[in-house]
Amino acid sequence: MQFLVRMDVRLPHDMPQDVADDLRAREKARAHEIQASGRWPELWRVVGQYANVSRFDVESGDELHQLLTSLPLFPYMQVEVTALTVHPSKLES
Ligand SMILES: O=C(O)CC1=CCC(=O)O1
Repeated sequence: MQFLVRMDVRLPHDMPQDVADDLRAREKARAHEIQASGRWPELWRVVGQYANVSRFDVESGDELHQLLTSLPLFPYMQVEVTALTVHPSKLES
């Protein structure tokens, strides 16, 4: 199943810099693990925002939920998930 996911990150303004830096480093490492598994084929920065849009390729919504909640920044993100299916007008490539 393909899912479009938008993640908006909101770190508390009073979070110490070293805590934020550690969270970001752990987020990057976990994101690399998931990408290497082939389940996170696209990850894009939203220009001008601390947000990303991504495409995930997973077996189920449960699997996507497990991946998203495994991200260290998950407690600080607003996540919007859209399930995708093939558009009937799409040209075969
Ligand atoms: O910076 C972000 O958009 C949050 C994030 C998701 C994966 C990652 O490495 O950072």
